[in-house]
Formats: sequence, C-alpha cells, structure tokens
Amino acid sequence: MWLFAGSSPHRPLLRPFDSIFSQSSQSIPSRLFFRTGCLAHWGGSWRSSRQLLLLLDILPARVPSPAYCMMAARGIDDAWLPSSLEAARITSLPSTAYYLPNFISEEEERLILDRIAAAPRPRWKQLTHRRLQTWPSDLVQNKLLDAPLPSWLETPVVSRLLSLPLSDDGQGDGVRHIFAESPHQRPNHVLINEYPPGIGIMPHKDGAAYWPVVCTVSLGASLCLNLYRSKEDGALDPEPAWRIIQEPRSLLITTDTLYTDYLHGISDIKEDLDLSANTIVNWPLLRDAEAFASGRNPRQTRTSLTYRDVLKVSKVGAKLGLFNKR
Ligand SMILES: O=C(O)CCC(=O)C(=O)O
Ligand SMILES: [Fe+2]
Repeated sequence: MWLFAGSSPHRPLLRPFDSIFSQSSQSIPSRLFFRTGCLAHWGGSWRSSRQLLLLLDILPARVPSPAYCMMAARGIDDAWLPSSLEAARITSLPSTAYYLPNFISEEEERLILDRIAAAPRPRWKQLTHRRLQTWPSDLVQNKLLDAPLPSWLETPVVSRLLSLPLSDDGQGDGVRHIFAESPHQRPNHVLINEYPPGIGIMPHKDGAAYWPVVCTVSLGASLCLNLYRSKEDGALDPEPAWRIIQEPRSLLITTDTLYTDYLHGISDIKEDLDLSANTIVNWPLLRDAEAFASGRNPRQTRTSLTYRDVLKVSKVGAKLGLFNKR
C-alpha cells in the first residue's frame, strides 16, 4: 500500500504505507490493519484515492501527517503511479506487460481529448468505421520524418513514462525506464484511434517499424483488448488467449513476445461480456473492478493514444522545418 508523500510535475513521490506509520508517534488502529490487508489483497500495490479517503476517515488526526495525505486530499481524479513498473506487472501473462490504472488525471484526460477534438479535419484519417490521427506524421516506408511530438502529447505522458523506473532496486544514476534500450530512448510517434461503440480493430501484429514496446493510454471509456495466439499452421486461433480491460486514464504497456509472437485486437461489439477475475488478466490491478461486477461493459466512445519508438527516422523533415509547429 502506497501513499503520496509529495508531488512533482512528472512523478509524484510515493512512500510505502508502513514507513509512514513507522515515522508517526501514533500506533495504528487495528481497524486499519484490516483495511490495509484488504487493500493489499485486492490490488497489488495501490488503490484509488477514493478508497484512500475511506481509509483516512478512520485515522486519528495525527496519523499520517497531512503531507502524506496530499494526494487523497486533492480528490479522486489525480494521477497515481507506483514506485516502479514492477508493482504494475500483469503477472498472469507469458511475457512482460504492465497496467497502471491512474496514469493520468481526469483533468489531463479532458485536456488531451480537447486537443484531439481541436485538430484540423485533415488530421483525421477516416477508415471504414474508425478514424485516426498520427503524430507527428504518417510513416513512409516504415520511416518517420524527424519532428517533435506536439507538447500536449509529450507532457504529461512521455515525461511521466520516462520517469517511471522498471524496478525499485535501481541505484543512483538516472532512471532505467521502459524505453532505456530503444533506439531513441523515448517514444517518437503517437497513433490516436477513436472507437465508437460496436467498433474495434482486427487482430494484428504491429510489425517491424517499431521497437517492441507499446504504451497505450486510454481515454473516455473502458473496453477489452484481446490477445490471440497463432495456431501451429500460422492461422489465427479465434478465441482470445487473454483479455485485458483498459479503463479510461490507464496506461497499458506490452513488450517482448506479446509484440513479436501474439496478435492483439478489439472486438466489434457494443458490450464486453463475461468480465470477471477469471477471464480478465489485469483484474487485480483495475481502478474500479466493481464497475464490472455484472460481468458487462457497455461500450462508449473510447480513444487511445499508442506511443511507440519508430526505429528509422529520416532527418529530411527536420531540415525542411516542416513539422516544427506544435
Ligand atoms: O487502440 C488500441 O488499444 C490498439 C491500437 C492498435 O493496436 C494499433 O493501432 O496498432
Ligand atoms: Fe496494434
């Protein structure tokens, strides 16, 4: 169980709950042991601030100190990060994936959705049922014309991503983050996909253009991402091998064989069904699993930001100064 102990624009500093109490002069009420036990059992290492507020209600006034409660006091819509990605690992998947339910705040979500909506019409590429934007531009023969991402796609998402260590045991010199080994040590491309209810994306692999780390921020609504195996003959096994719920404001990171060996897709349905701890691999990490207690998720429009590092970058764009407007 973690509480915020302070805040920076990039990464709020987190403290283990235990250490907060070891610094306090007050003993912990036994009710709290029960609460913290429940919290740990439910969700790995962190819970929503709404739950935290409940918890703080039962604390004596001097425990914990107000500084540690800043996050809770600021309301339920703040971003909330673990101290490292390890705490967010989806442990029942065959290779590395992470799910962070509160990666951005409600206000940040609203600002990004506003910027997407304000983009000039030609920015949208209309597919048969879905529309998308690419930033800073489309790839040409798997190559990106060198140009910066606009500031509203850079901050807070990229800065926050790069501030998140892979594990807690890194010492001193800089954070070893999820893009530490990629060619540009950061994502340089964002695909924005908009999915109205009933619309998904066919099972596919993302291909050779990108470093095999995919960071997806979800906005607006929840839906299920399906992961598929190929059969031995190369054909797609139509039954998803695993399903991941992506809640609004969450970050999902997939890597390794999930990139190279498995396919991913979103069903063309108006409602996700059969949702439970047995069928959804990130159930213990969800912000609000209770919202899916009926086993159903009626779809609303969900927008995703897919951040990746394009391997090949052509300097021509930068030289012409074509894409430097933010
Ligand atoms: O929207 C998503 O979560 C998936 C998007 C995707 O797979 C893609 O654009 O390649
Ligand atoms: Fe994809």
